[in-house]
Amino acid sequence: IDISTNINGIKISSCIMNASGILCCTEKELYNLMMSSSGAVVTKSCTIKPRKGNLKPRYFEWKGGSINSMGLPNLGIDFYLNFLEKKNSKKPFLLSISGLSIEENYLILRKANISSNMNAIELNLSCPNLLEKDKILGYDFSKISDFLENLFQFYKKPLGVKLPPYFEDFHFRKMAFILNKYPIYFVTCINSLPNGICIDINKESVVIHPKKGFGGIGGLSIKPFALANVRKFYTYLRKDIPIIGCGGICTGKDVFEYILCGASAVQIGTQFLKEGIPVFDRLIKELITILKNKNYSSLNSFKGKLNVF
Ligand SMILES: CC(C)(C)CCc1c(C(=O)O)[nH]c(=O)[nH]c1=O
Repeated sequence: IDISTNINGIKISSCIMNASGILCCTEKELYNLMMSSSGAVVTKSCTIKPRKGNLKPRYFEWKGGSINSMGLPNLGIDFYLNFLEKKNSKKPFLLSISGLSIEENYLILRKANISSNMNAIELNLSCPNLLEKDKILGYDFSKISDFLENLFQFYKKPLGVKLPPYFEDFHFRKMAFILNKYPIYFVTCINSLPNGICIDINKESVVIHPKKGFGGIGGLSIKPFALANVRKFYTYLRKDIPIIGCGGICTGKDVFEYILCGASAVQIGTQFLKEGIPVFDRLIKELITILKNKNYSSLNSFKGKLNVF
């Protein structure tokens, strides 16, 4: 049974990898991922300078998943480029970037442009678009269009985008129209659902400190929305742009569902934080069992073949 995948020429031994932001910030965390069964290593979204991030508690687990307002804690682009230069593993690395402004993204990309040892950039479009306070770039279609137009003038290396969730067909079409104009290496759907709140009824309070308790929602409860985003982009994107699914994957069955919707690979966030490194071996085993029972020999036997009726 072959569960490897090929993201535009990047061969990934197993289609299951970590999601940006989860246990992928420090040297030790990146090393552990490099030595694990994760098919690739995705780094925490980085900025030009190291950041401490928001005050704690900034992450909380609830029955339906997770809520976070981390505030982009990371060791800065130079740390990650240096780690990439000195790593001696063949495992693919996706360097996630999330500048605090469009200008900062250009600065980071210029630095990344001279590094040879990463396989691709994962450009986080949930990054804030500082001009309008608390408005994320991913929901400002004209700004994204201008940004990508300028970006691809100078950035010629593999670059994929990580998208926030969309909910209306018009937005999927609009976003796919924009992305289809550029040499996009892959699209990762989705980032956390923005601005949810979780409540502790004993304290009658929110559960995280930053942003008056508002934070991104991840985990099982967002899976239906994440699957829908994968399916929509699989329908509207150029057929040569692979999709990486992310959102609420807890079992091999969830992985199967993403591939059925058209994903070529998947990323594990909340469940990886809950379970740690062993989650990758468990999901691989469960996925292989499902493929065996269905007599599928590889992902391509069923990728995108979701039935409607
Ligand atoms: C939300 C931002 C801080 C602008 C980007 C980093 C990020 C964070 C974070 O660092 O708070 N959390 C998420 O769930 N997704 C993200 O993309």
